[in-house]
Amino acid sequence: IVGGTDSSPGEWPWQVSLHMKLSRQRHLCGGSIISNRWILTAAHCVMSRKNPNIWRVYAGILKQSEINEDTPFFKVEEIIVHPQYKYAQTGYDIALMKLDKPMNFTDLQLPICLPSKEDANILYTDCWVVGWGYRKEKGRVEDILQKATVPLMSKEECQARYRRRRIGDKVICAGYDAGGRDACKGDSGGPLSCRHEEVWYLVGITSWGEGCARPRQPGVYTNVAEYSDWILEKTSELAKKVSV
Ligand SMILES: COC(=O)Nc1ccc2c(c1)CCCCCCC[C@H](NC(=O)/C=C/c1cc(Cl)ccc1-n1cnnn1)c1nc-2c(Cl)[nH]1
Repeated sequence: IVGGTDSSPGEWPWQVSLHMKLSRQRHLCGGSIISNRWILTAAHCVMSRKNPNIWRVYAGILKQSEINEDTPFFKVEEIIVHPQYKYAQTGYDIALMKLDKPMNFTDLQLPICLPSKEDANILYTDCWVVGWGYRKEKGRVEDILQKATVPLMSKEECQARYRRRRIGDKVICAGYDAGGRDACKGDSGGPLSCRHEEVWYLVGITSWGEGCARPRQPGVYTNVAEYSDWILEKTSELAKKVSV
């Protein structure tokens, strides 16, 4: 996160750190708790890494330094990537991770609400991008979870900033024309959380941008409200049992 500040314990209880363990282990992406068994993240985080056994999900942590060989983590039982995903810049940058066992909710690990399709046109005015990513384009993973408030931007304005791309309804842009506050490397997959009438909603999934916090180059987020049917279909046990 560029231009952010330290988060406090329990401020973003739905934020998780997704680690990959091969010979050694490291933070790869952010993710969000949406139920006691499911994490929502970006498809680009898991593409070419779809073997569930290499992933470790750390919930309820504020600092990366809290993570060591004794720190508890969730194993991943299943990874579901959106079937139309190709690259972050062409959209459908959304994926689900099913935990191997249900998570017990505590003050430090809780789910965030999903916006419904009807919520797609709510004007959110209190939105935050959060993560352990770089503070500048040439940086490193931060220890303390960073937070930065970013204003949502209209599709038209965002399309004008990214002429060579197709900015459609399935993404949401956020950032300042002057730049200065944005997500950056290591934040992707994490939440763009917006507070509306005292309730927090997972409005976006951190996806891509041209550089970090550059003027007139806003962050581009997967528009979660546009995928609520897909999420419900993939995560509901009922649908699986009755489908032929
Ligand atoms: C010690 O551990 C580490 O250093 N870990 C570790 C540390 C960092 C990384 C990895 C591991 C690789 C993850 C591979 C999959 C993910 C690959 C893409 C991913 N992108 C982002 O996180 C954000 C993008 C982004 C999003 C918005 Cl909304 C706006 C501007 C953005 N940026 C534009 N330019 N930079 N950011 C990324 N993540 C990293 C890089 Cl390097 N790039």
